[in-house]
Amino acid sequence: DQMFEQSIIGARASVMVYDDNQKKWVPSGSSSGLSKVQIYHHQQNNTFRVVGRKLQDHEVVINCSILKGLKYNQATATFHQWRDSKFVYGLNFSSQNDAENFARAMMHALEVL
Ligand SMILES: CC(=O)N[C@@H](Cc1ccccc1Cl)C(=O)N1CCC[C@]12C=C[C@@H]1CC[C@@H](C(=O)N3CC[C@@H]4C=C[C@H]5[C@H](C)C[C@@H](C(=O)O)N5C(=O)[C@H]43)N1C2=O
Repeated sequence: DQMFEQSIIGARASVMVYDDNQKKWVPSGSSSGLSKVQIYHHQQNNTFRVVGRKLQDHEVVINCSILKGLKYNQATATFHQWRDSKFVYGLNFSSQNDAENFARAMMHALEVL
């Protein structure tokens, strides 16, 4: 229910997942390209999730919960990554500023969970 979910950050990044077989990062979704990546806060049950939609056609390329204890790794100034039970996600931000803003919102979520 969108009504109770507030976006706490929006950033531009290319959303990638790590292909463990090929040992390389591949674009999440049907093609590479920039997405708008947001962190939504569901206020009622105090949950957070990362949702990314391609700028071009709004394809949802990431929709994953942020669980307490998630380790958010800022591998470089513009490439951040984390794991869940199924995937390793990578965000290749279009600017350092977007990366910093997103990381700040992610760390906030992890503090209040
Ligand atoms: C314990 C653990 O899970 N550890 C994870 C990382 C982690 C730590 C703690 C919490 C969670 C996670 Cl997830 C790990 O180490 N993992 C997760 C899977 C892959 C990797 C394993 C090995 C390689 C080695 C090198 C590095 C890598 O992938 N890096 C480096 C930055 C660099 C930046 C950009 C991207 C670019 C978009 C394309 C490509 C390019 O530059 O060509 N590329 C990269 O090469 C990118 N690795 C990893 O991150």
